[in-house]
Amino acid sequence: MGGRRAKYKQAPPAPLRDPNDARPSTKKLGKRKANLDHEPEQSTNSRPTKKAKGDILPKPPPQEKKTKGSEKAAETVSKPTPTKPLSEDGESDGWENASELEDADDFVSGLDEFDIDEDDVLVRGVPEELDLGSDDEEEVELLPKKIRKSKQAERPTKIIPTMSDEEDEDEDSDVDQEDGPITAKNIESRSRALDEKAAREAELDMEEMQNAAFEGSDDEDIDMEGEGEDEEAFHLPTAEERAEEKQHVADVHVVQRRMRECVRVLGSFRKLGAKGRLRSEYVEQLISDIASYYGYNDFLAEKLFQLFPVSEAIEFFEANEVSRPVTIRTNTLKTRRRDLAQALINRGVNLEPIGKWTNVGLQVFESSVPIGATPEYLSGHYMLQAASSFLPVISLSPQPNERVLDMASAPGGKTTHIAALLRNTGIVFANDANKARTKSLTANVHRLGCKNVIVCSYDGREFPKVMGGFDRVLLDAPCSGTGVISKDSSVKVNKSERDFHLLSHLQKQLILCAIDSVSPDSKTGGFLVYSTCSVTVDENEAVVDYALRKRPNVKLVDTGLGFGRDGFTKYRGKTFHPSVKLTKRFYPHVHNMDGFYVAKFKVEKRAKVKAGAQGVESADVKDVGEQQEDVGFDSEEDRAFIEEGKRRQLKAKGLRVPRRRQSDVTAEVAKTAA
Ligand SMILES: C[S@@+](CC[C@H](N)C(=O)[O-])C[C@H]1O[C@@H](n2cnc3c(N)ncnc32)[C@H](O)[C@@H]1O
Repeated sequence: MGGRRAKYKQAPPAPLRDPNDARPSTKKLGKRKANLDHEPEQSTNSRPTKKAKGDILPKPPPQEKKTKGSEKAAETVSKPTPTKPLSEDGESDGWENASELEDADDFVSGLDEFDIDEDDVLVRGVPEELDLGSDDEEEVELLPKKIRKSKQAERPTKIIPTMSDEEDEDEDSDVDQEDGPITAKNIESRSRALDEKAAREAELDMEEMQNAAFEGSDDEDIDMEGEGEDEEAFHLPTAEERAEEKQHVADVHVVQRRMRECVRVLGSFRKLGAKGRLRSEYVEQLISDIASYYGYNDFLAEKLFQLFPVSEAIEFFEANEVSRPVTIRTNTLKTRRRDLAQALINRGVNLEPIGKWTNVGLQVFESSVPIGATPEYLSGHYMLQAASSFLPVISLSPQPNERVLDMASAPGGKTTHIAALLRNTGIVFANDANKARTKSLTANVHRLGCKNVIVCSYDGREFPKVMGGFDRVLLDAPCSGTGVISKDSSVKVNKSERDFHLLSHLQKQLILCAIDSVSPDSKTGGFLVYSTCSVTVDENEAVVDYALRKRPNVKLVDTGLGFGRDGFTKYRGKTFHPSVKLTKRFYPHVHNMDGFYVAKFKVEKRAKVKAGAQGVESADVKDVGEQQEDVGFDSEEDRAFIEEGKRRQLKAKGLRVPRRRQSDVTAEVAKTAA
């Protein structure tokens, strides 16, 4: 499924991008690595794997040098050192001041009860119907003997806002001298400083590469395999030549070179475009080459390509070939991050805090023990969870004693995070339409010691009829998973136009139900967070804009995340409500985390529907002020979708599938044609 690139293990094409946009480079890693290697504090030896003395926090080593640390780590496992807190002062060491252990005794006793079951491992499970269940919690390879060291790990690796969208970090003025000792107090700021340095270097590298590329230089950094100095001038194939080429397996070197040339020409089409050839011909060729090189179907390659400027698109596709960092979320119901870090370090795990934006995340660089089967894991001290999936819960910001609905919650990464933020007070209804998936959800809820969670299994579209009046609702919607292609490359080929159409429709239905489940009278909340692990506009801005149009009693508010790219307000001829800018997009090539989208709504009281307002469409609804439609959908239109969904479910279960009704077929055909 990996496309030619994966098949032939060719070097990636040099990603070219806007020099103003500071992002980690995918190239010139050797250079950066060499530089880092010369920095004394980057030495592997400076990072003890055993308990640190006093308030010295073990220094995470550079990722390039892992072997020595691992050997030491192995030693540590066979001869464990007593786990004493890193520092007794606790509060001012740069690690979070987590609440006291509430269930300190619980988690020792319950190990047998929570054997790792398959669901826990799976958990990216093939979703029913539309592959709706894609998400990443606890879906990291569970028992890596040694965590796969990705190419990404050689980049500036921290999951941080990059310089392009990072907030001013001046408040870090307490960052101490670079050559002073590393202490628990300064470790985060020190590591951030390194990230920034690496990002600056990456930016310079990228500028160099870009300049070289656009000047047509033969700089070795942009040379691709198989290219010689005496190669022929680039010639964009004609339609006939392309058809002819399709008959054979294309030469990967030819494809690589052509992609690079197309990017170069498209960057300065007036100057570099061949006479008589259209810009669209280059675009078409490039998309076709991207599809074959990275192994996407043509439809998806084009859909994703359209999201970015040309050179950035290559970076995106390239980033999808690389694993994201392994991250864990500390379960603050049971431990504190610094204590967890210490315990795992003692077991030979090489880790560091993810970044300033989360005080519970740890990034694992390498481990000599299976990270999904440590005693700490089994006793619920942490969740294996992608960094991106912290975001919607941070944005939701549940407050103690609130009533929260997690509408599509399995396998529970976000539910258990919500429960922890509620400090086991209030109540979380963890719902998921897929009953089988609630098994792993329940297991996680137990393992993490969440006592305020009720698991249920309804179609989200049945809310708020089932129950409503929630202070906050999270809708982490079923989606296409185009943000997590590095985890599930099957997305590259198994998503069609129809899937996006159906998904978008389902998401629109779910979001209205989610809005209607929020209590506008909530004293502390009244919020909905909508998120997906997809980057397509149909599943994100289009859904949010639809909700704004259909529910005039909601407005978008700041996500509170502090980083991420703004949501699109205009996209390929569509114009969305200006407030859609408040929503946030996250990308693998920009933020070194899975592609993700987060929108936060404030739900206000509904006004009564004025006579004649029913059925007023889209922006008109806004124009009539506080009117509210009672009926969210065209039930006739929906019936066909629901019937189709039921048919697929039956088919998946191996049951007899009733014949399609002629009316459904007609509706479906009409829809597709539209
Ligand atoms: C992206 S995953 C959720 C991941 C989860 N929030 C977490 O953090 O672990 C989407 C989930 O939506 C569920 N789902 C699909 N259709 C649904 C529906 N109509 N109502 C409720 N849940 C649905 C899928 O079973 C899947 O578990």
